Amino acid sequence: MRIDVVSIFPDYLAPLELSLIGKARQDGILDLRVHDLREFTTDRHRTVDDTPYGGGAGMVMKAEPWAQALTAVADAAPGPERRPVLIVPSPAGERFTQALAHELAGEEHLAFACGRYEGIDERVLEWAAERFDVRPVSLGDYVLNGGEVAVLAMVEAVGRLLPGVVGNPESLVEESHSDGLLEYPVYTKPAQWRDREVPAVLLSGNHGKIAQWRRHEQFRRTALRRPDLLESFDAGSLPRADRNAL
Ligand SMILES: Nc1cc(-c2ccc3ccn(Cc4ccc(CN5CCCCC5)cc4)c3c2)n[nH]1
Repeated sequence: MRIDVVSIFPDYLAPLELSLIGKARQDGILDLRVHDLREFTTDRHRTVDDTPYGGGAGMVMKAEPWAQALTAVADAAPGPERRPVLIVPSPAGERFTQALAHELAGEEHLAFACGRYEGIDERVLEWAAERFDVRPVSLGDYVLNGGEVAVLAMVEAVGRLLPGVVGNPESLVEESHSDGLLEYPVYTKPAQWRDREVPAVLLSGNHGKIAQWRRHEQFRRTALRRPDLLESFDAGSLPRADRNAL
């Protein structure tokens, strides 16, 4: 997979050189390139922003540097690929979910446009639709100062789904939100820690009971912390035993 990120703070993306994503880049699984938007300006001051039409606080990112940068990204595409997906982090975007992470993990080429200030001139997103599948995406219902933190999260969530990135693909199967429920609690040695025990069933070696206990814990936690997920949960997809646990 090829990933291009455009930002006025390219160093903000440095953490993507570390750990599993960094190793995936070294292994050639992920071809990730970060571009400084200011490299695509033409004036002496390398201007990327200006005052908003219609008034209002703050500044807006100018269209032309973005058009130059995104043209370079589209032209650098490795081959006659499908249109790249251009993810534009925004508080006004579709929610980023595990399902969207899986969808994006199936793409050949992702591009991320990190806005700052009050956002990017809207005409950029309209213009970019000629060469990209443009997707405004929100990390959550809170306001960050720019798109970089959202891109770090999304690249990690997508990158870890790529074959060969996570050591044990098994650990990708039973994870939060993969089956519509929150994950069960986990424990490790010692069995007794500061007068607190590990649930006895986990020491029983009875794998059927353990699976049942874990499933029940998923429901209990989801009902407690994220009842909204239970509204959209398809109980019909459950084996009868689990349905009875509801
Ligand atoms: N999930 C999530 C993603 C982001 C995100 C992503 C990208 C950018 C680029 C800039 N910001 C900061 C920002 C955004 C919106 C406002 C409100 N303002 C009201 C008047 C009309 C213009 C907009 C203020 C500052 C960003 C924030 N935050 N949260």
